[in-house]
Amino acid sequence: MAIYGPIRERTLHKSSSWRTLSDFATGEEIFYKLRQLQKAISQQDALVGLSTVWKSLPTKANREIQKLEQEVRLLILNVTKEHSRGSSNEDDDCIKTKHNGLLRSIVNSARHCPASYRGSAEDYIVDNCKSIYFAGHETTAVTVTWCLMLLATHPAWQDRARAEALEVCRGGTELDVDVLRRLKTITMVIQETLRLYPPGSLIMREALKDFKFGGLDIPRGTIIQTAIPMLHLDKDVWGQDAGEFQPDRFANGAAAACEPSHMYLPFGHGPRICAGQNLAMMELKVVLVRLLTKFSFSRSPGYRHAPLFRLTIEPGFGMPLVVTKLP
Ligand code: HEM
Repeated sequence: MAIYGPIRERTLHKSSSWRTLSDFATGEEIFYKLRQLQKAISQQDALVGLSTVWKSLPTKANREIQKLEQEVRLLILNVTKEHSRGSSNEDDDCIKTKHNGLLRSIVNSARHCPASYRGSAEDYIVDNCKSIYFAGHETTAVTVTWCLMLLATHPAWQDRARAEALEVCRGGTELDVDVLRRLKTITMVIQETLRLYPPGSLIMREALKDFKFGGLDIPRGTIIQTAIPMLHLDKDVWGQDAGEFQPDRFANGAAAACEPSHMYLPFGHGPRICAGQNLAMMELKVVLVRLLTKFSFSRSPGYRHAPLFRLTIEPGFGMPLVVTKLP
């Protein structure tokens, strides 16, 4: 998901002005800088890199992070201002409504941001745009990447997933919600990918009051981090094959895959559970059906397996795959 629509769609509009194309370029620049920011933040030790005290120290890395944050902020606010100015051109308005619905909603809700929010309306806009990038874009993109690697490594599962994809697409069937719901094998493959490589790998909660946890006294204000991969790879919960790709363990759904069931939480847990989980599952299924019905995938000899923590868990040296067009 991106703040901006794809360029081909935009250039098809006759009224697509220079500004529309420049919006796309700005969008790309924002995404590029956010990616740099993600890298810079994740190069710090996760335990100290996210703490407020550490972030305020004038280290080289912190200065780089602050510079990128400032640049991203200005770019986002410039786009926002441009779109708030309105337009006299009817077609142009149509493009804005169609492609900037999300940006527009964020700007509108910034006018009524909750009293509990400590920043300004501008901070609210910037924070939400950044959230959509980190929460909504990187997570899904990196899941597809791991999924293709796992299917390339397990050709029997790739064949099963492709057979299902071809079956649902027979006769040019549209991929609507009902069709996507019937994709049992592909759903299991995605669930198992999210177990082995959960993109949102840390869940964080702040203690709002002093409390006891087991034998520990937890003071108010403590940030508690739960490392999802540790739960997802626990042999006591998943069995001796916890580290292996076995999508069948999800044959009866995610809740029945492990005991206790909340040890599987790729989308988090509780009131702050991922707001986009259903959208993410749909996006992943659509992308996999589209790819598997057209191409086959195998591992490239150049692939080096090195999952790396960069806020999401991503391949440390990229994901070269051998992609062959199906007859
Ligand atoms: C495979 C894809 C995705 C994964 C694995 C994922 C995972 C997560 C996780 C672990 C959290 C933290 C939940 C918690 O603290 O309990 C989260 C939060 C969130 N996600 Fe996702 N996510 C994905 C895709 C998306 C998409 C597509 C969107 C929206 C476009 C999205 C929007 C959000 C938002 C807004 C939050 C914050 C919710 C809140 O704090 O109330 N996510 N996600």
